[in-house]
Amino acid sequence: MALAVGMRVLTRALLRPWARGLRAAPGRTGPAAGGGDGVRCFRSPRVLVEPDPAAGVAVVKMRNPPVNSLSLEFLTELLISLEKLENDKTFHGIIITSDCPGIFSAGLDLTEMCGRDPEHYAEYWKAVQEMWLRFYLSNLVVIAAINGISPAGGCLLSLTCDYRVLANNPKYAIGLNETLLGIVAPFWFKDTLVNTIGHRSAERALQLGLLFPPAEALRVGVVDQVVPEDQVQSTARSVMAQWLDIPDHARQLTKILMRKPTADRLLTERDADIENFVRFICKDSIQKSLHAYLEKLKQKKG
Ligand SMILES: CC/C=C\C/C=C\CCC/C=C/CC(=O)SCCNC(=O)CCNC(=O)[C@H](O)C(C)(C)COP(=O)(O)OP(=O)(O)OC[C@H]1O[C@@H](n2cnc3c(N)ncnc32)[C@H](O)[C@@H]1OP(=O)(O)O
Repeated sequence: MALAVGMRVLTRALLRPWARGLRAAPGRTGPAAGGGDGVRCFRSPRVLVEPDPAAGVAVVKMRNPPVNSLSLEFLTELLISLEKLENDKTFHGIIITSDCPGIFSAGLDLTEMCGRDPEHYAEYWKAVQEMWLRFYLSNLVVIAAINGISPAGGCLLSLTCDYRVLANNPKYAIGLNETLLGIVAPFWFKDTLVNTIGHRSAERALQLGLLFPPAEALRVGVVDQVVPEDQVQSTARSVMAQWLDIPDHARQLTKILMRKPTADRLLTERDADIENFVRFICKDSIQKSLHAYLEKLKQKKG
């Protein structure tokens, strides 16, 4: 228990000033109707939290259209929602899913990594680290109901969860495809994938930038279950019930036991990781290929 409390104190201490500022800002987030049972539902512009107090579960819906790209503001809102749910003893589990049809998350927001200054890159990267740390180490059961395509940072967010349910739609794919963009998945992205699918499969997937369609994602283990699209949410709910049957303290401590060594690696190298990112992303060659990639995305429309 002391370990679990220690981890919570540690991760809380890591909450960034940008998050504190936003938390204090009136009107950005706030209590909304949660029923007459005293449970509060928190909304923010890009995150919709639907609480089910009787089940001890909240559904967190990402709604940052068009593609749920993980911008600085969106990451901040996600983290604040997570913290609020963790601090509310009513909740033991969350299901993270998308409110954008066909897209779980397009990953990190490319516009946060293009044409900005080094200070911005550092701030953004710290927020990405924070998202990974907080979700990866959350004391809640976290289940991803993946109802759309989920490349790169979208896949990373799913990999922080305890269980992944993917909709069986041939248009959907999931994976860390960074090499296809000419960028390198950082060591903690890599570690998370290795912890999920093993070294050999991760090495192949990372070098080739593989985006796995549902059947392959299940075979390799990037996801735990593939179900018809209309059963993603209900499956996530029944899996959640099974996880919540386990005594919470034993499950939480086991989660920390499994994940702490991986998280510690980033925690001890956090500043160096930010410096590496800023150095890397500021390179002319990287900026050029990110710009070209964004242009290609825009031109795709015609
Ligand atoms: C030694 C090394 C040391 C350190 C290295 C450090 C760091 C490097 C690692 C950085 C890690 C990055 C991980 C990432 O997550 S990068 C992002 C990867 N994401 C993608 O490749 C997905 C790109 N998007 C798509 O493929 C499609 O958009 C998608 C299939 C998701 C949806 O297709 P759809 O046809 O429905 O929509 P689009 O018309 O393509 O897009 C709509 C608008 O959204 C914009 N868009 C899309 N994706 C992003 C994004 N990730 N960020 C920002 N904006 C995005 C797209 O441009 C369209 O914009 P408009 O034209 O409407 O303006």
